Amino acid sequence: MKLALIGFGQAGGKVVDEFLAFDARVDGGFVESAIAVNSATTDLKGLEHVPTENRVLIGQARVKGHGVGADNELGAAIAEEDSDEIQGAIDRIPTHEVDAFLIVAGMGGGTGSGGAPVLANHLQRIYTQPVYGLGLLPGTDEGGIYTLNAARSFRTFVDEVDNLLLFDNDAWRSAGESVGSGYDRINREIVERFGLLFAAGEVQQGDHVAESVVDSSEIINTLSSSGVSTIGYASETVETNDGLLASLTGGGETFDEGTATNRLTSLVRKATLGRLTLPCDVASADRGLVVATGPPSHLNRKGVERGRQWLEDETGSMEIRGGDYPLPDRDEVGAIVLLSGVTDVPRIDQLQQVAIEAQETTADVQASADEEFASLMDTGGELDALF
Ligand SMILES: Nc1nc2c(ncn2[C@@H]2O[C@H](COP(=O)(O)OP(=O)(O)OP(=O)(O)O)[C@@H](O)[C@H]2O)c(=O)[nH]1
Repeated sequence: MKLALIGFGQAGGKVVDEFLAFDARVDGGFVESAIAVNSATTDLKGLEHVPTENRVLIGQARVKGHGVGADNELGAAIAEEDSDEIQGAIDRIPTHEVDAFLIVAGMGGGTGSGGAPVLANHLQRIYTQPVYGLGLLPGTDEGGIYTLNAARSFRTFVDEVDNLLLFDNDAWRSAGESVGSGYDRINREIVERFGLLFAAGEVQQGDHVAESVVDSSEIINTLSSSGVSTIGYASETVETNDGLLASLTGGGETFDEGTATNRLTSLVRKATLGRLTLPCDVASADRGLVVATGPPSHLNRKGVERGRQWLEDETGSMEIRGGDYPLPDRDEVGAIVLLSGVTDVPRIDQLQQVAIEAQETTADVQASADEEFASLMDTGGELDALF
């Protein structure tokens, strides 16, 4: 499906940059346009793939290109004030060719956390296409302010978008990794999952022979349950008849319908029961979509159908869709599982709980700081100020 991508804030911009690289790599054609919005000049300069004319600096009058320092109320305010600047960039997009908008933002910071919901509200008022969010939840070790920002942004963002796709940084970090290289790896994981899903809806008729390719309307219908969504992905390397391996071994794997069916069914299970972008109880999903990816000869209707049925049983939902995304040049068969409208999400409960505690502690600290300052300045009325 054709997307207008808008990266808000540093993390949002970096992920959109990575989406562009991925789209070019798989020849996906799902990115119609990409825009990056930020209040920090250096973050915009650091992007590699977003065209320079699509990089929008907001809040210059207030923060002079230095970012909002994790103040998401300020992030929301400058997004509102400078919405014309953002709209100017969106006006250059051929929006009639776009199936949906996708706003990407780190929810723990200031610019993206505050600005993304404001932009979603703005787009909903102007355009008829769905507006989706891709929110990145902070790690639990990032501290109270990031958690509080994320919880407040989540509460706002989820109401402003047609569906909020979530990625939990906390569930995906690895021990011993530096923050920089950690994010680079995590961003590739994000883009591989969401990119494959959106590229799947962009297969043109006649591109490849496929049993039942996924259509953008199937993605839109799956996401139309609103609320929160998560994605699972699993893949397995296969030998393809036209691959290098085949030429070395003199033949490659002979096509076996039964093997292909079993492989796809077990990949759907692995994708669902393995690490989701947002870990949750799968049974709480409202709708689902199963997409089989890989060389066309390894994709078969029966495998997708069995995986789809299994997911119906797991979720108890009658709205599980399924289809293929043929990728002839890959030597991997994969399954993407999109679970929409999930409601049993321990990480969100925990985030909200910690945020409430952080909010209370901040209020207590502020109250006692005010009191202590008043007592510091108290001279019993013996001393007059200058003016
Ligand atoms: N997945 C991912 N998360 C990131 C990345 N960089 C930062 N984050 C997350 O995003 C949050 C910070 O958001 P940023 O995007 O850096 O902040 P911002 O929106 O630019 O806002 P300010 O810097 O406060 O002006 C942190 O809580 C991190 O969890 C990244 O490259 N990838």
